[in-house]
Amino acid sequence: MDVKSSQASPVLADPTPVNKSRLGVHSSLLPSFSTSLSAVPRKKPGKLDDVRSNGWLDAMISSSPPRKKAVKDFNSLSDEADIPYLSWMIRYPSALNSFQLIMDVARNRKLVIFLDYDGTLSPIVDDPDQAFMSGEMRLAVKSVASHFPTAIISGRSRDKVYELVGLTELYYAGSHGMDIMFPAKNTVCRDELNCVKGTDMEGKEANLFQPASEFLPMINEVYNSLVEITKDIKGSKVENHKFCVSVHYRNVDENSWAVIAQFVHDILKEHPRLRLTHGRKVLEVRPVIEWDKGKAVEFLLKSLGFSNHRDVLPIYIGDDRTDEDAFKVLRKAYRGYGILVSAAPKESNAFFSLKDPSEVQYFLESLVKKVQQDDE
Ligand SMILES: O=P(O)(O)OC[C@H]1O[C@H](O[C@H]2O[C@H](CO)[C@@H](O)[C@H](O)[C@H]2O)[C@H](O)[C@@H](O)[C@@H]1O
Repeated sequence: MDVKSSQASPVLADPTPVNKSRLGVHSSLLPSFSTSLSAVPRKKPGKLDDVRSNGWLDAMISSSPPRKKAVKDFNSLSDEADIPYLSWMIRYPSALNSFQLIMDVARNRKLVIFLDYDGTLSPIVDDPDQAFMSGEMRLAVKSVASHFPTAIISGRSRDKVYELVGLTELYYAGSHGMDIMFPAKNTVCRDELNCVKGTDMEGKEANLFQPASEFLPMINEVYNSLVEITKDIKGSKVENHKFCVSVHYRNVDENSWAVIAQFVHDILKEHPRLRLTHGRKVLEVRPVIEWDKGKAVEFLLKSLGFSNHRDVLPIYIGDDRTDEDAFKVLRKAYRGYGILVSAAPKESNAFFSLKDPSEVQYFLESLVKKVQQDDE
């Protein structure tokens, strides 16, 4: 169903120039790591210099802004500490305040919604196994999916994210888009080589696109090695997401971050066909194949028959660095809108911003309300 609007404004305007500079922390501000090894392991990591000089530590430190309390009144200007955030919002306007503008651009076009999971639909919490979405958020996502094609694209395994979301109305892409399931009926799989037929959670015929399937044994092996070598680092956690592995350091003493990074660095040195990406207080090991959340968005749009730029307006909502690939794809040729979920200023390829998952929920509910009003 399309969103209708009374005002015509077909131009997909770019409200902000993108500053590509990175928010880094100078290495002179880093803590000393000389005492960290006592906390750690039987197997020794390689020289810790690697991860200091290659920028990993800077990236790790800036990888997740401190969590703030949800702000109920998103128009409030009262908190002086929020001035940097408010000036950042001039470049990344609130998708709530810009809602009418987005609806004007969506006029006579089909909205297709892409959602990240952690930090977008569920708040960031210390334990990844406790990252649940609220019942209200589930209802909002379900309602959106009943009006617009909606996909979840997560770094988690597809099974895990489905278990957390629990809705059959959506398309699911796990492992940063390296594991995509979509119905076989009325769709085309654009890459026959990497597509197999399967059945979805309801037993219906589905296409399964897995461009990294040859990496499965390697990922399992690396997962086992990472579990073993990090087991004495207090607070570390390694997750197997089928086509990628997550190494969490959110709960690790900052003095041991260099050690955990160096272990991952050493593993990657032994496996040149794997690479690293940074998430929120997590190091993610994945195949070197040219595939990411941006490619997954393009793939789904094509496979589901939504590749015509003039008829379709894709919106992608996400909060971390891996979502930037999707924002870039949408920004290219003013194809659609990326919406960054962030309570702190950060550089992004997104057009708009939302402060936290509660604002995401409100935005999704507003989409549903708008389409219901138009149908009346
Ligand atoms: O692509 P996403 O759906 O956003 O998944 C990215 C990673 O999310 C999870 O980790 C993040 O959320 C955790 C729970 O709030 C938090 O504890 C952690 O620090 C975050 O990095 C997930 O556990 C990772 O495996 C995903 O890659």
